[in-house]
Amino acid sequence: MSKQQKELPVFAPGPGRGFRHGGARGPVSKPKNFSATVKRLWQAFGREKRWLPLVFAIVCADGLLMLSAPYLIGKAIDAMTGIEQSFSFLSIIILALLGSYIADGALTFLQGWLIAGITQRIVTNMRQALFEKLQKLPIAFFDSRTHGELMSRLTNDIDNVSNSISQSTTQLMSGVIAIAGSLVMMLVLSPILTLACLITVPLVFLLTRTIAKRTSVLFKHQQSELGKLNGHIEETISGIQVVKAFNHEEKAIADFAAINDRLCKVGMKAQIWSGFLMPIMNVINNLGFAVVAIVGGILAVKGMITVGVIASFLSYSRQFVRPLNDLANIFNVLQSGVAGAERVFEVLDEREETLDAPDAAVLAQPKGHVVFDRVSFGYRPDQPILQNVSFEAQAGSMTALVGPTGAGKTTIVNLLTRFYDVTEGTIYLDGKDIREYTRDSLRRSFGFVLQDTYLFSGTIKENIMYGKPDATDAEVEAAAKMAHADVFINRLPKGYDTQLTENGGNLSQGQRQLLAIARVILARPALLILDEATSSIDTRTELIIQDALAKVMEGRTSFVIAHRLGTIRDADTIMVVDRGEIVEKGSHDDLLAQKGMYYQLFYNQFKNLYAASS
Ligand SMILES: Nc1ncnc2c1ncn2[C@@H]1O[C@H](COP(=O)(O)OP(=O)(O)OP(=O)(O)O)[C@@H](O)[C@H]1O
Repeated sequence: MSKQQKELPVFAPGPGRGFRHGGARGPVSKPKNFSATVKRLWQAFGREKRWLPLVFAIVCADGLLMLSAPYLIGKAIDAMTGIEQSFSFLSIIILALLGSYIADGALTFLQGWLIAGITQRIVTNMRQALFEKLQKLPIAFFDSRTHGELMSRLTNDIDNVSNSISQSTTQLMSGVIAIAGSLVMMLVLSPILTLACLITVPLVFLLTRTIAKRTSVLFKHQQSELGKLNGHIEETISGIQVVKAFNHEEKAIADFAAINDRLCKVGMKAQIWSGFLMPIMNVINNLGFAVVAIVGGILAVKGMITVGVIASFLSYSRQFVRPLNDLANIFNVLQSGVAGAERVFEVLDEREETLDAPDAAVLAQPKGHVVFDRVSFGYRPDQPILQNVSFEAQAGSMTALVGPTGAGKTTIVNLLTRFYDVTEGTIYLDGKDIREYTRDSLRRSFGFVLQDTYLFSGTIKENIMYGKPDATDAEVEAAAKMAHADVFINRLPKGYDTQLTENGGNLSQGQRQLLAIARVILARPALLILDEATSSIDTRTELIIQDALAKVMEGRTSFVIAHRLGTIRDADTIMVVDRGEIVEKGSHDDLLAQKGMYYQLFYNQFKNLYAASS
């Protein structure tokens, strides 16, 4: 195990923390619980905390150096303009000044180097913990969230945390040191000038607060419009075929233009308001500067202070005001970082798939005898989907699930593989409750060919090997041959080494299904789940596939969800599912003889096919 992985428990969920669905969508705004999240973020610093005293020491040393510079400049001016001009003293001061600027450069670099390392290590661990967590969450978690939202937690939110740690920590430290240090130095140099300098401070505060409030509302609005724009782009691009098929291009463009226009207006307002701050602040600062210079001049004429002191003081007043201006900005960065961390922690606190029982058995060589015993289930507690479903599938048998759309066929197989757990009743596999097996070994016993085949970016070979990573080339080719995928693979210029784009975008849907079948053949699972496996393959290929599947299914318990009833005539048992219940069960001939729902479905399809072909 790597060092990083060992450090992951830092992010382990705390007791009693929960996440309400849909609670934290949209642009990052204010954190819901600032102090609790900061505390947790502090824990997430883990072993990196040991570097913080060093960073603090460097920031302090740098701050002191910067405080010494104006003092030295003042002394240098006095050395030049004083009654007793001392060139040797001047050269010592100039050398000291030079040394302090070089040391400042070195310390700033060191500080940046340390903080970059600390930040990157923290967010790398966080990202890793978040990704690992996503792998452990139940499917139900993903049902209620968009991909975009989860992606945003792994990217934007983590970025915000990273910016916040790297920018605000050192800026806050150095800002506080600069403000406190220059105030002390100003008081030491001249309390009267200090008073003159402080006149502008309330004005600066008031202005920063007012403008920051206004811009924060506008920026939030801008973020939300940007989110809508991104959503519209994502939807239009992924659904481009539907957009074109329904001639909705004009509408898509008009909708885009409307959002784009709103974004432009709010963006302009936000920029203008935030642009106000700097010039106004400069005016106020320069006014303050002028007040200090005038009062300083009067004091100098009266012989109460030297010109050097005025020069030092003016530099300190700049050092005092600058971080004051920055504080509002730092606070915003900090707030969005904490809000980002909060959203990351929310996912980390999500309830994982229930752990395997301590005495859970490993399903080593399953025979494939399946029993559903009075199983009920609902995706949501208030919406029961399956009610009292009972059936038995003998080892090695083929069970077909048919019925109208939304009847609950997929739900039945989802329960069998424990993508969801039953609400009531029990599912047995080889005589044992499936919850008594380790989840890993249970899922390894199943092979899937689903309606929507998912292929990962990688080569064709890697995709076929997904279920058996140690397969040899010969095994991969044999599986592809059995699935009749070898014909099209061999026609590709790079054959098995052809690189697939995201989700096999460069293959036809039929070809993608052939690869999925090859994948299952290679993995040789004891049980098979085929969901409309042959729906997008032409009639000729379908016959070939039927043949291949028949071979794969031989000796394996298989569950086939099919809408085209012609493909499941040979099933040992056909179950008709309607509104979450099994309403008919038997062989094809039995069910036809019953003249019930299956009979209706079968003859309706037959009639439609006949009508379509004549
Ligand atoms: N993840 C989910 N969250 C909430 N409800 C769901 C979820 N998946 C399915 N449902 C609901 O459960 C019911 C059964 O769906 P299921 O997918 O099992 O039907 P099906 O018979 O396989 O349909 P089809 O033939 O169209 O694939 C439907 O009413 C559906 O809306």
